[in-house]
Amino acid sequence: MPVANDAPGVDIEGTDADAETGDLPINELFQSLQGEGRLAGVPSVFVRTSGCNLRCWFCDSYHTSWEPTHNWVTVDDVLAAIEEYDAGHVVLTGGEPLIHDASADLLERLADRGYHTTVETNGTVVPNAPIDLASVSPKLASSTPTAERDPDGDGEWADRHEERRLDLPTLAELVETYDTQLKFVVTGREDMAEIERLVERLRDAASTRVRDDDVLLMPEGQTRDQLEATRTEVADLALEYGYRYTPRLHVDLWNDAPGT
Ligand SMILES: C[S@@+](CC[C@H](N)C(=O)[O-])C[C@H]1O[C@@H](n2cnc3c(N)ncnc32)[C@H](O)[C@@H]1O
Ligand SMILES: Nc1nc2[nH]cc(C(=O)O)c2c(=O)[nH]1
Ligand code: SF4
Ligand SMILES: [Mg+2]
Repeated sequence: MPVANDAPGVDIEGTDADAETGDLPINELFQSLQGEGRLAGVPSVFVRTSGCNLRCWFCDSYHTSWEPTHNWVTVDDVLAAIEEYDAGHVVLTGGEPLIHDASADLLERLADRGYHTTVETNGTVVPNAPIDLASVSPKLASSTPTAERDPDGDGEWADRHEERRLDLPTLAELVETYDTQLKFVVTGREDMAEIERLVERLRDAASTRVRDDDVLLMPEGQTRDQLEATRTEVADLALEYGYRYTPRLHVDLWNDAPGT
């Protein structure tokens, strides 16, 4: 691979084609440097599934959420494509990779082969699978696709997004089960009260410790120009609140090019 992006857009909501076939809807598969979080800079193979249970207005992977595009690929073929690269780290992302049952199968088989796995997830689903780093990005109120912000229509997804975006018991279970980083997309100072409240509630709900070091603030921005406008403010907020800042190294290096 890379997997061609020429499959017709299919809205995965409400279908169980993956459960029946055990295949994964693959949007792209490529090697790059991990651009975000604790492992930023580490060469990794990225497996991007298509389909999401949320619709963030700012989603930088539009063709996995608002307009899902993919080829159905067997887990065997995904593994073979990964093995073509000389990499020890695999990042499973999307879309929301954990809405697909076959993601658990892929993660099991990657663990058997000795790969380090990171899963990029919105934190609304707990898988039954081994994960080395759960990179959980809970979605804040500022992500909701209101009519004014909807990239695709008139706010049709706003209510569903709002209902689904935060699930405290699920977040607590993820934190208890996996080595977890909480990676918040920050649009500005207005997001901080919600982050503080959520971290506090999670600390009350989870039996394992959530350290300030596990909380990462990531500036919102799909392009270099957009990041330029948010990153200094977000870095200052990280300093002020004692959380970590994470860059979006891939955007700095390659802007919004696909396959990076
Ligand atoms: C496309 S998402 C896929 C995984 C999962 N659905 C999630 O949201 O965590 C991958 C990462 O990109 C982040 N992201 C998406 N759009 C972004 C944007 N415009 N600016 C900054 N981060 C963004 C998400 O929060 C997540 O951490
Ligand atoms: N280089 C690079 N690093 C990333 N880390 C998380 C990504 C994602 O889309 O989940 C991502 C991505 O798309 N590219
Ligand atoms: S949850 Fe992730 S993939 Fe889904 S719309 Fe939001 S950023 Fe995009
Ligand atoms: Mg990305």
